[in-house]
Amino acid sequence: MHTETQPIAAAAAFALAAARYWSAVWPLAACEIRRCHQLAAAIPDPRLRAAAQENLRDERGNLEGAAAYAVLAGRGHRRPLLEALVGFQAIYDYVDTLVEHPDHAEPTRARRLHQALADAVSPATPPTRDYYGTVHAPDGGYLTALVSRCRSAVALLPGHRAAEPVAGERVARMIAYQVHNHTEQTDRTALAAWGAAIAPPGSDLRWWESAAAAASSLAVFALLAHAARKDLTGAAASEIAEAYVPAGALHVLLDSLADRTADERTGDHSLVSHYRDQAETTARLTELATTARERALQLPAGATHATIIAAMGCYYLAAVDDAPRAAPAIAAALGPTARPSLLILRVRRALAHRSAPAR
Ligand SMILES: CC(C)=CCC/C(C)=C/CC/C(C)=C/CC/C(C)=C/CC/C(C)=C/CC/C(C)=C/CC/C(C)=C/COP(=O)(O)OP(=O)(O)O
Repeated sequence: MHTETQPIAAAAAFALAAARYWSAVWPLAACEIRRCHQLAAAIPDPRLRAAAQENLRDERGNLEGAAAYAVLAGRGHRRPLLEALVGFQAIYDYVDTLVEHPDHAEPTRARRLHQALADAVSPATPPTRDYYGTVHAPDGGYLTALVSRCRSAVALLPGHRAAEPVAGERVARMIAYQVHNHTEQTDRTALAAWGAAIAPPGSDLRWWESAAAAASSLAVFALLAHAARKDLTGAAASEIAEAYVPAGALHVLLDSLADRTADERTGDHSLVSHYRDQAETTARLTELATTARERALQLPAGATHATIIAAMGCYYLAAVDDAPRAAPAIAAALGPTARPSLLILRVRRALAHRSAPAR
């Protein structure tokens, strides 16, 4: 895998991804995010409306990050893919916010809300729609509208039938993680047992690392991106999902690292707090970055997957307060495209901070 041509392939993949992202994907993502804002503005309940609007504003970086996977698609399927990616992440961020409210922090309610994610990626199955467990949805149909738009977009992807079972299985893990994480406030025994049970056989993942992988949306994005190609098979979809385990673990552990100070203040569960100290955290995240990159490079369009994973890592490293200690080793392990990505994402963050503090 580490051939002489790799730096050239990496540079070419980065140049193509960056050009495509800023010229063709980012403008479409901005349109799609505006559409989500329009839907949120129509929520009748003022508290839910404010929560949805604030969530779209605060987590805009997540939506723009999800959109990065649209660089993998040709022009013909880019728009539906982008609608599916942004829609899916918007649903995830919204239900993640709702479930942090004590009203929803109960397993049946949390699971019911997160069912929106399962419906969003399975257009061949009738949707549940009963996300709040009430006759009339208190959000005036906001969540249902996001789900319907995502389903319609997924249905337009030629390989969606091959992707669906595997995507459904990954979404089931995301839901299980969210239910454990948000409804078991102090005792993490069940989450630890579950995390250990889902670690891929033969992997050296600790329970909180496999739990982090389960929580990540990256595998679903990668599956949707490959569903934009006609030749996707069920076996290839499974390989993509498995290859994304280290990248997913890195993703949600970096999210946890970026949130560490806030989590210490609020007493929220912090996945990185399970490491012994800062040195072990940096060492493990560096190992995960190395494996994530190696596994990504083995996939079809591997150099582009590796480029997106490096950008994802840098998206968080640009937001970590003690980045000078953790960033160099992790960024180096993410490969040669990490340096320019980190620069771009630091500039993006500084510009975002000039208008409003955002991740
Ligand atoms: C395309 C490309 C690579 C071009 C090169 C040029 C360049 C660098 C462009 C920048 C493009 C860009 C923005 C890339 C970012 C890539 C990327 C994939 C970022 C990931 C963003 C993302 C999807 C984040 C989602 C985070 C997440 C999993 C949220 C769901 C909720 C959850 C599980 C949160 C964590 O748990 P919790 O304990 O609830 O914590 P919170 O308090 O945070 O909720």
